[in-house]
Amino acid sequence: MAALTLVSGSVGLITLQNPPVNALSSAVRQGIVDTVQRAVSDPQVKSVVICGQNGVFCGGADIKEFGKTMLGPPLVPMIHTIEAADKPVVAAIEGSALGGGLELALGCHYRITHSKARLGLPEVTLGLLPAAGGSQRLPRLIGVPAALDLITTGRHVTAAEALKLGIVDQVTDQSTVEAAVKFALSVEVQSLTSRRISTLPCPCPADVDALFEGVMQRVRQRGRGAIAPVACVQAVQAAATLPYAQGMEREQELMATLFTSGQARALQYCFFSQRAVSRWSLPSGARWDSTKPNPVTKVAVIGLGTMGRGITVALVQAGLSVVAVETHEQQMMAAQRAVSGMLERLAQRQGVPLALDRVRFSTELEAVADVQIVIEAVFEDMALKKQLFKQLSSLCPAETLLFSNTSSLDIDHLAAQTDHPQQVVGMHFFAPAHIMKLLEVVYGPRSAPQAVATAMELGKRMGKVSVAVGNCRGFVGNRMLMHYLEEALFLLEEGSSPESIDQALKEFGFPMGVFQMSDLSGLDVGWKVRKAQGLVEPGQMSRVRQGRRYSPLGDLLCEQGRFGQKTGQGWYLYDPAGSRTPRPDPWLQRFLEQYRARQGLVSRRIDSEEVLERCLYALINEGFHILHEGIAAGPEDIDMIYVFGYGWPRHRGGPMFYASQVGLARVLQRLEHYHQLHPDVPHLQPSSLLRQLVSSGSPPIQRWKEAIRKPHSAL
Ligand SMILES: CCCCCCCCCCCCC/C=C/C(=O)SCCNC(=O)CCNC(=O)[C@H](O)C(C)(C)COP(=O)(O)OP(=O)(O)OC[C@H]1O[C@@H](n2cnc3c(N)ncnc32)[C@H](O)[C@@H]1OP(=O)(O)O
Repeated sequence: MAALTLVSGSVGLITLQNPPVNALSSAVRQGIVDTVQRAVSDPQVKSVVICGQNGVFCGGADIKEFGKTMLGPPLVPMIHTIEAADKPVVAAIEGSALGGGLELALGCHYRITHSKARLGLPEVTLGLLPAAGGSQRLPRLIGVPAALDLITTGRHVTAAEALKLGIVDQVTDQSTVEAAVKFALSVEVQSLTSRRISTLPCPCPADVDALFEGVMQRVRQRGRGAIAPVACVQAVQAAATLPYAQGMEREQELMATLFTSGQARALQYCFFSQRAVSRWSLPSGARWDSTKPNPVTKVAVIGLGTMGRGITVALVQAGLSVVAVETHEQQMMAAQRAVSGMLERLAQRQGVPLALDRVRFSTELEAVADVQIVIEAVFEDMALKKQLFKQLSSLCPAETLLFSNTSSLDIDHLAAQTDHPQQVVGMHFFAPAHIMKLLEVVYGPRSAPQAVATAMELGKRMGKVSVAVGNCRGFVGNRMLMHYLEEALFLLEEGSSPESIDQALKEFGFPMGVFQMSDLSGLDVGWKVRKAQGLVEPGQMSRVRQGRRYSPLGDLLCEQGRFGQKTGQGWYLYDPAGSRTPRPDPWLQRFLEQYRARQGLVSRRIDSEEVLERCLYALINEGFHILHEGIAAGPEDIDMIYVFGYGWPRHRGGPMFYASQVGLARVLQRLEHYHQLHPDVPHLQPSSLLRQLVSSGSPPIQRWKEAIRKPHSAL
């Protein structure tokens, strides 16, 4: 797992060998310990270079080992031995030096880096801190402010930035190993005293206490309850105030609290789940590794409202040629200005050339005739979309893929309008489409595997986390969200307020509560959907519709023209209209009181535990239904949809992971309790999959799939 060879007569070249990223597994650590010892004791070796196989230095500690008993030599003494060596040790960094990989490099006396390499200490994103001496060495090397930034955000830096910060000694465009060997030969006789970072004083700015106070405040605010960023600040504080040995003790102490925490488990689950969702499979057995996507160079977007504009920008940024179609002349002109503006700002921010020539705007539908993919993003109206798909079917060649950016409509109905229903797939983007990372790729019963593969690949090129899901009303994300929203309304009827419900959800870790989110999206959006479902009875207050409990509160607000932020009034007040700061609205409080009085509802005090249980368990319960029906292939798919599309706090792993951490038996028991109290609310009735999992002993989430019957897609 690490090989030692003698090169250029006196340089011991140690190569880490653990593809794909040379993670520091126990075998690699053992390999490093053995090879370093051999190199140090070999009189022929005058200097050492450490590099990684296959163009990657090291992706850090092996995350797969974290949940298990740690075997093999520990990292900290291994890195100390390297630093204490009396022969110069040079790290030759290509590809990535991340986490334990960078900490290993910081234990070396010199660092030579390829210009395309990226470096960082991303442990915080896994719920940890750089506990192989990184939190103590980095501040000594580059100073407290820069180290705090890198360690608390986990961001990767380019080789150029690493050189500027002083993390590396040299950047090369040529062979990194050759440059490192040459460098090692040139320093063989030089003193190492000033090269051992742990022996250096930690450079601190004069106002260091104020700096820590400010950063701590920021990470607490940004972290929304995450504990690792706080521990990272404390570890760097130890580097700034304590001698190295004591600082290391503090680093280890802080790591011990994080290492076994639920948050670390959740974040590491997210790391692997994010990668796992790209390995999609369909009920037919078609899979990601046996289906080739179509080559794509040119895509059309039809409908240039907010979504269409964002999709156009994301496609251009992915390097594709885009035909952007809007049949209304004036809207087309407005869209052209907006898209150009967005592209200009992005080019400026990213320091890349403007790519306006890659978009062609048109008011003619015929302009899409020569593209490989059409993405429809017109108004969410089934009749309109059906008509468009019929037109597209006759306009486009048979091999053109037709994707719909619907957020809830039946993909199969759209496919049925075309001569080639196998070419039709849903591509559900989230607003703003050029920023939000999530993409639901919705396959209908007739979608061809190749069409799904092409949509997934296109999503990847656009930098999205793409999740393949089956066809049903609302797909995965919005179908689950519906019950979360409904429970929040029921809680309002029973005595709660938008502020207290939102506060409970924010304390849980959401960036905003359900009512603030609804105001931001526009209350009229859900109103239209409910109207289409025949649920809205204008002016009516009845609380039972279509045989189940219903809250007309949202409809009543819309009837008054209160659509949320854009109208200045919704569940909150926004002053002036369009402002983003919600203020409690005394009118709403009176309105709720009158509503309860007219309905004969007696208001009661509702605590945050009930708010969380009812809103979150209702959503989770629907997740179990979705798994049972095979609409999502596994719990990771649902969790990534929620983490990347709905603001679910990443350190809680996603709704299904959260349920597994709370305990499935507890979730079941609370759902039973609430369903008994509210028998007219079907979504509180526990799913049979949840019952089945509990009766089979609540297996860990990785084993739920065994309990789920063969997947299928159905509306
Ligand atoms: C009881 C109390 C005890 C307390 C004390 C305990 C102390 C013990 C701990 C010791 C101290 C630890 C300090 C160090 C910690 C760390 O180093 S944590 C890891 C930090 N590193 C990272 O976060 C990097 C993660 N990886 C990446 O960002 C990317 O993978 C990459 C390196 C940039 C490469 O990207 P790309 O080329 O796009 O490939 P991917 O698809 O992402 O990855 C390819 C496959 O490799 C797997 N993988 C990647 N990194 C790791 C890793 N570090 N460990 C294990 N596996 C890794 C990844 O999952 C992919 O696998 P497949 O999906 O199966 O293909």
